[in-house]
Amino acid sequence: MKILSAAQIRLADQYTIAHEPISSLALMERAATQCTQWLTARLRPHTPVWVFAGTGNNGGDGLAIARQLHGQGYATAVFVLGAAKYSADCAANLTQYEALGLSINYLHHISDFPPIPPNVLVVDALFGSGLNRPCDGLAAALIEHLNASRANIVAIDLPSGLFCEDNSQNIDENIIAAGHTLSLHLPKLALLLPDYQHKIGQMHVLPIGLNEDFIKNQHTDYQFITLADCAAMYRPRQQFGHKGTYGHALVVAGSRGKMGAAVLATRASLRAGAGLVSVLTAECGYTILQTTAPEAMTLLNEGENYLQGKIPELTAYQAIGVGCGIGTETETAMFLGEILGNYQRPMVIDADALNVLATRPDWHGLIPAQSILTPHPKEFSRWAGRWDNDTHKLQLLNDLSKKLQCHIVLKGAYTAIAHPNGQVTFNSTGNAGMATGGSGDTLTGILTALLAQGYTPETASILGVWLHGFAGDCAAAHYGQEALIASDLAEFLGEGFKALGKEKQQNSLL
Ligand SMILES: NC(=O)C1=CN([C@@H]2O[C@H](COP(=O)(O)OP(=O)(O)OC[C@H]3O[C@@H](n4cnc5c(N)ncnc54)[C@H](O)[C@@H]3O)[C@@H](O)[C@H]2O)[C@@H](O)CC1
Ligand SMILES: [K+]
Repeated sequence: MKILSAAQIRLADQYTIAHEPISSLALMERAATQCTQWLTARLRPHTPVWVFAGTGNNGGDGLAIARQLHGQGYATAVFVLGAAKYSADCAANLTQYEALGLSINYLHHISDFPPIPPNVLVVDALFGSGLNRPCDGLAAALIEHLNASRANIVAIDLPSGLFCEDNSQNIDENIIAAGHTLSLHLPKLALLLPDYQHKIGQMHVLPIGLNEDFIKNQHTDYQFITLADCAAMYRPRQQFGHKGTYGHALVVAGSRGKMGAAVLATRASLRAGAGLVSVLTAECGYTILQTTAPEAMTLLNEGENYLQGKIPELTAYQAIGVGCGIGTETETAMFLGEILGNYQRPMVIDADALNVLATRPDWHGLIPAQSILTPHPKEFSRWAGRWDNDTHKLQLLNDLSKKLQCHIVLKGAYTAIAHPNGQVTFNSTGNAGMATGGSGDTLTGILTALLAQGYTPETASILGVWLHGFAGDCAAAHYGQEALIASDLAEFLGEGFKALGKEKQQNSLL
């Protein structure tokens, strides 16, 4: 799914109106209907709904929602920013609301603001994608007033005051703090970045029937990855496939006290479909790996507690995943350097391997092009330095990806994957239960297995991140987010593959 800019969304809106064809007012009604349905599926019958509307089409959406909710028996009240001029569709909706004999409260001054009882649901329809400067004056005061209340707030399209893309110059207090944001048709870039998550709450994308052909032809550097996107990339097992067909993955992981990282990565590689999995670990991990992952082959290393010394022959492996729990001892760093110097295929680089490499810029040239690096934000900052805001961070992410010609997976909510061609993919799966030790080791195992199976590094990075999050969602549904532990993720990977297979089959029915 594409992530378009505010300007492109406006064009998609205009194109849909001209080519469906549909009047702009009917399109607004369609958007409002989606929002109303989302609300009525969750609203208690007696919850009063107070809609705060601005002067543009976001306000028009809010007014249409209020009218529709009123029609379904909800107690609605409408408050509109007083202005000399309203957009045509906003004005039409003001008229329609009043035609029902309902009154509209115009807000001209702070003294017009109503006290907000905690039991009302506030619908924030002050500003959407048409915001053209940070909020100030009466609008900013109203936003502060609403934020100070204890009422639940649902934002239409965007929390009012938030720009679709760059919020580096925005003013935190002048942005609505919503519990839920109903993004119309497509997600917006700002809704996927961490800086303003406290303003966005949970994001929901509601389809409003914008023209898909038009959207398909729009260029964007940002994608939001969905089940349908992943199903198109997924290659089901072949009937005559054998273990050689699905590649041999090598997991280089573990040290004394961190052998669990090697186990998690290895088990994830096995569950993610590699034909063969070998694990190279320190001597002290031999029995542990043979016991906990009997399907994998364990290679011996001369290091008792951590990897060191001579590296094995690497040509047999279609992919290597290196770094989970290996530590940063000097000998291990040299061992890593040897692996990098003797392997030319794209590999997966994680955790301690990233930490070692962050201190060895002179080795960056050894990283095979198209490799997948999987830092969490702290590891990324060791490479890229500090960032001032999300816009800056995205720039640093793109710069590093281009410089190394690698795919950089920046882990977190809506994990962002920067590709060397300048594209950034945001993940749609996963949950906060996955913020637990060992989750990243599992991802490394999955990515290594996908590379071993012959997926291109770009596809492997996207599919692997999506599968990891999907498994996490299944595990959270089963155990609850708090009780989720990293080893659950590999156990639920099969659900992800099954979902991909089902989606693919549905799309290819004769
Ligand atoms: N594009 C689409 O696909 C659709 C958009 N719709 C709605 O239309 C919205 C966009 O509508 P508009 O383009 O009319 O813009 P908005 O309603 O987001 O707000 C812009 C209005 O506020 C004024 N304004 C902008 N920044 C301001 C500020 N800081 N302080 C005070 N006033 C400010 C503008 O001059 C304009 O009048 C979307 O967010 C969505 O809610 C829907 O009606 C249906 C379809
Ligand atoms: K809004």
